[in-house]
Amino acid sequence: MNKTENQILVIFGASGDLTARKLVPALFNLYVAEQLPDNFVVLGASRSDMTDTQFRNRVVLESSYLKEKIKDKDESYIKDFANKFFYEDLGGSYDTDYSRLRTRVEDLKNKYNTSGNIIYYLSTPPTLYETIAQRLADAGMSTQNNGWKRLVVEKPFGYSLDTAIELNKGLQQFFKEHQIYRIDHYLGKETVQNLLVTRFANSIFEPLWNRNYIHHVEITNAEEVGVEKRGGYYDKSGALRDMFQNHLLQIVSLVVMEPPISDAPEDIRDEKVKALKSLRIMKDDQTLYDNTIRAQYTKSIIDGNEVKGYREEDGVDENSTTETYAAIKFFVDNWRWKDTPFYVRTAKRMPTKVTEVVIHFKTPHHQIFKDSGVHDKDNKLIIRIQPDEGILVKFGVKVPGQGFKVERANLDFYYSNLVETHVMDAYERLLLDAMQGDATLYSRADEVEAAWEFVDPILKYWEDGKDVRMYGYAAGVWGPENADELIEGIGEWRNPGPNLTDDPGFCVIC
Ligand SMILES: NC(=O)C1=CN([C@@H]2O[C@H](COP(=O)(O)OP(=O)(O)OC[C@H]3O[C@@H](n4cnc5c(N)ncnc54)[C@H](OP(=O)(O)O)[C@@H]3O)[C@@H](O)[C@H]2O)C=CC1
Ligand SMILES: O=C1O[C@H](COP(=O)(O)O)[C@@H](O)[C@H](O)[C@H]1O
Repeated sequence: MNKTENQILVIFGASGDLTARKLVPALFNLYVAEQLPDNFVVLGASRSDMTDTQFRNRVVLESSYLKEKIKDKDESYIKDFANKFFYEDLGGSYDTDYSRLRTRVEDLKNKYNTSGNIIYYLSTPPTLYETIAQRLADAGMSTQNNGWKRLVVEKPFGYSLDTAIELNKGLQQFFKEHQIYRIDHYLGKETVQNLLVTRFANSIFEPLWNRNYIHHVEITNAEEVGVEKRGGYYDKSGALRDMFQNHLLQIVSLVVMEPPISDAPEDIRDEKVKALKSLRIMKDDQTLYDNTIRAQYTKSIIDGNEVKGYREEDGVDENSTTETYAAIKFFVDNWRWKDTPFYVRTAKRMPTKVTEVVIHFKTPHHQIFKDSGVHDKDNKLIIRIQPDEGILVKFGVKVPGQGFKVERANLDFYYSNLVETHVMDAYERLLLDAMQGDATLYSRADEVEAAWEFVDPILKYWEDGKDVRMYGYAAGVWGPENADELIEGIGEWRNPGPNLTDDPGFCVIC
């Protein structure tokens, strides 16, 4: 394993939700696992007026997100962690001269012997990313002559293909591509990475991983929650931008890609880009009409409680046409996947929180057990990304007794069975990788652009009002019934239960 070098982590937007909710708890996990460098400090930077002590209280000592994690720990142990945190008020704007920030970084470096290695983590609204990169460069803080400098950029990366290209160009004026780490927290999830291992470390799956044996691929990302407190952001984004363009297409790229020549970051990223470039772009209105479905959740009663419809949520326009459900069917134009349909859907206010990839295998080409009662396409490989990370293979076995009655049996594996192994949280893993300079699980510029190229025509089609269909679905069901039309003739959506081995069909309000 790489040694994590001494360094400073500068977080822009440190007064915000992400810092307190995700970044600091991830750093705490690394601290407990003794993975932080010997000499390491965090400098929070924002416009809010705060002292070091107030910042430490906010994100560590009084943070509700750390409460559970620190409750059994010694006070001095927690204080030692909190004392790594410092705060610099940017004085009202991110678009300002950073010489004071630079002096503060220099002082911390000298006092705590952190060396000149610095990660700048951009956790502000995306409109500020380029400004911050420019101001850092203006202050001479991006140059690598006395230690490396890395820029971690949060999602969303662009709002469309054009804005993503613009942002890439903007950042690359001030930081070199190898210094830029575009985060996608789904890549930090253990089972997402395990897709690579399942495929390329086993000789039993890869030979079948193609159009000859796979009937179709289905990917579901369902959230039980609605838009929560992020209505203002979400209403300008929608399911396609918020989840599909980034997290789900990352998963798609790992399912579709060819074997990389090694596990080196650039080898893996090269293959992912090729995979994304092979997705067939939907060009004409009829194709877009036939292959895309969007919908919004409407109010309903779940467990006796009234749940708001999307248009009633805080921050959401009462006439909003933003989708909270998106289902897309598409093809991959390459040798391996020719004519194999992919069905990908993502939504909020579904019956349960679940993300899974289902590989539906073809029926054996000659059916011997015709009256077996087992239906076509019943062989499945299910890769469960969350909540109960694991893998399930569904296959036919003989029912004891006369004749050849076949039943489906399950072969399952759960990550939680690896009791000795601590499964890192996504942000924990990704932060550690950035600290160690491993960009494998970060998106490269061309990868982000290739994903946008696929998504852009769908967004334009929807947003230009060419498709007037905006279905409704009651909060707590598996989306609009019309989504069935998308998959009709091929199979049906697998509506999974909260547990990997649950039979499909789970619904909280039916
Ligand atoms: N929260 C989450 O779960 C996730 C967030 N992200 C992304 O991470 C980034 C940060 O998210 P989050 O922490 O939730 O965001 P916040 O809205 O909490 O903003 C972060 C900080 O940015 C500053 N800020 C907010 N609005 C403005 C503005 N209009 N002009 C200048 N500064 C502003 C504020 O600090 P101050 O006023 O003190 O300068 C604020 O504390 C965003 O890009 C978001 O899309 C990505 C995935 C999940
Ligand atoms: O990036 C985002 O992801 C979350 C879902 O993340 P998960 O790890 O809980 O699956 C989603 O709620 C949010 O809208 C989106 O911005």
